[in-house]
Amino acid sequence: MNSPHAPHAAIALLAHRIPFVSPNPIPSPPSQESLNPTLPFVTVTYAQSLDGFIALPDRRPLTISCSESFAMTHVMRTMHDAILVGVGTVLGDDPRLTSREDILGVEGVAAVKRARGEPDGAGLHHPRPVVVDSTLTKFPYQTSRLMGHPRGKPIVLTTTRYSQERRTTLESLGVEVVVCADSRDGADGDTAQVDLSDGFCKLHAHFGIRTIMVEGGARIIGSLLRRRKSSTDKSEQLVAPQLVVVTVAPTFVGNGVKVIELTGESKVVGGSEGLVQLADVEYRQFGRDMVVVAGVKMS
Ligand SMILES: NC(=O)C1=CN([C@@H]2O[C@H](COP(=O)(O)OP(=O)(O)OC[C@H]3O[C@@H](n4cnc5c(N)ncnc54)[C@H](OP(=O)(O)O)[C@@H]3O)[C@@H](O)[C@H]2O)C=CC1
Ligand SMILES: Nc1nc(O)c(N)c(N[C@@H]2O[C@H](COP(=O)(O)O)[C@@H](O)[C@H]2O)n1
Repeated sequence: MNSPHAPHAAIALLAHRIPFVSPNPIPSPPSQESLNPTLPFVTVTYAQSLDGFIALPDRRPLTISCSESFAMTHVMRTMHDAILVGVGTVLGDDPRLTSREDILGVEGVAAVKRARGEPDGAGLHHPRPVVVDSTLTKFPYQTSRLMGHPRGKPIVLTTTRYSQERRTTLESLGVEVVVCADSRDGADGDTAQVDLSDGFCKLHAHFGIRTIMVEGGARIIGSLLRRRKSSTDKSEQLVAPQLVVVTVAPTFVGNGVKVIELTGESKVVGGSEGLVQLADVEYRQFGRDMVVVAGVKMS
């Protein structure tokens, strides 16, 4: 598959699996009266080597995707209202989290705008950046490229453990701070971390965000691929992403960071118990990479 065709192939693969791609009204926050805990549509995505690594040892970033699968990732960015990463990824990668015309190419940009029902002259859609930081003390606001994001300053999801001093600083710079419920389900065991399902509900309720692309890193993705019950929804429904998109590159890395690193008893038991199960799986080749697209069984 040639690079100029990759955006078209990605649109064909993904547009029918992600809601609200077309038509695309500017989302407005729901009214205060309807602040029920509505979960947005959540896509989890990452790229891994054939032996399952997403980064190098010491969490150093690694380029895994080829140009065609990178184009697929950037098409996905244009199809979501928000893009979310953990603070570990911000510290390690200093990502931009924009949709890039140089990666999509002229034809790809035009195809994306058509898929979104936008006129040719419209600017390319960028998802709003969202960072997860339990205390607000790690987000490197003085250096992060996210502070210059074209969709505006990032939203930071935090817990009740947040630093008030840092909140004041961040808000004075235009960063939106959202205090979420505390969770002890995360990878870090006993320390309270952000209850991601509560965070997703609040992104919907306060900012009208209907679709979220979770791009990393390892701990955030690991938290989302574990089976959890909602703390905000009395129905005890399973909280899971609705779509999982994984790029698998034909390379071996040998050592580094994996998305799911079981600890404690789970490590001994192993197997897929306790992790989400996939459904409606599709496979496509993008350049030299294979892309797996799957829904999640909700029972
Ligand atoms: N190949 C790929 O596709 C990608 C690779 N990466 C790689 O992943 C690595 C970064 O991953 P990682 O270090 O795990 O960092 P993450 O980006 O996953 O951020 C993890 C941090 O987020 C905070 N956090 C708050 N609430 C939660 C929660 N509920 N669950 C999990 N974390 C939570 C925690 O810090 P605190 O409690 O202090 O707030 C935690 O340490 C980098 O090496 C990067 O290159 C990243 C993205 C994509
Ligand atoms: N799809 C994909 N393939 C890779 O090989 C990667 N290393 C990543 N990394 C993710 O992309 C972020 C960087 O984004 P910008 O180019 O700066 O916008 C990085 O932080 C990871 O989330 N993704």
